Amino acid sequence: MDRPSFLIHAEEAESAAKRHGVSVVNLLPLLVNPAKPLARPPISKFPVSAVGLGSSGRIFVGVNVEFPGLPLHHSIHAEQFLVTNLTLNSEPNLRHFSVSAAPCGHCRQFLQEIRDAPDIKILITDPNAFRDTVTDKENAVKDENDAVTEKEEDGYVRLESILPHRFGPNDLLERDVPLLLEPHDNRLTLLGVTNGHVDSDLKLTALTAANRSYAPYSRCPSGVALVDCEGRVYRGWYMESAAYNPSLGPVQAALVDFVANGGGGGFERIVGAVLVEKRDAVVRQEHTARMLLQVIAPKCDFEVFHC
Ligand SMILES: O=c1ccn([C@H]2C[C@H](O)[C@@H](CO)O2)c(=O)[nH]1
Ligand SMILES: [Zn+2]
Repeated sequence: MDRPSFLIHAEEAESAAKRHGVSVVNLLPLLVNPAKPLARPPISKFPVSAVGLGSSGRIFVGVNVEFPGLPLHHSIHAEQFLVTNLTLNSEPNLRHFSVSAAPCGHCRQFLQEIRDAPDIKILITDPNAFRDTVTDKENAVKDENDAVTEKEEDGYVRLESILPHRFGPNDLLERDVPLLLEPHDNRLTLLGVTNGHVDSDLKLTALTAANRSYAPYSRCPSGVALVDCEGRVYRGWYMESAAYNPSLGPVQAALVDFVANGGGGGFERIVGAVLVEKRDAVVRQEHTARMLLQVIAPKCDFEVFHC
């Protein structure tokens, strides 16, 4: 199978599935290995790819991205990339995805922000993911767990079976709050802009991104717009997790757009960045964003505007 792109349209997905004599759901694991070369893991040399099916019938790819020079916690996991790719493309839901390695605890937690998360079906292609490595005594326990993680439909397991007793949005939010993949309009306007006219495209892109930010826990939405040396613009917005730490910052989200749509170049091609966030917000991105960009794109001109 050819290396997939980061987004496969529904008709294309249907015809690829037909060509392989499988359903679109069963096509996902076939795309996992071919997608691995899209990953950027210069530190671990451990590429991870995740391939998900949106409710529109489009297929989305996520890969891990690591940043030499920065602490490891700034890395983007393949599953987070996948979810970001869905939000950037306004995909309303994710029901199935396949991934090359067992999703880590942070990713299992991050996925809780999606409506009906416990029912998301996951197929881990690594044959060792469920391998028996325990002693006989522990096996008794393992057998019990196996009953829980019993594979359904063609090797898929429910997210709930690999993250039981979840802590999630329901613990902190009212039930009617729109969740991560659902539409958001934060109704932010830039301070100092009186006639509604924003004087730069990059600023307007960052503001529009901030308006789509998912920040129900801190109520501090933010958005980032990036421009590369060819003038191509990328954007992303802050996405929070009920457990706080698995949240994904707006620079990382915009870097997902850059990796997915930037033609494969390095981050040093980014020459300009705008962050829009609330003034005096309790959660602020400015310092982290500046530091991140300074390390990965030293030529990048960085500006902050408040709303
Ligand atoms: O759930 C996971 C676990 C790890 N990784 C990535 C992060 C890092 O780049 C590399 C090694 O941990 O694998 C993922 O993408 N998803
Ligand atoms: Zn992870």
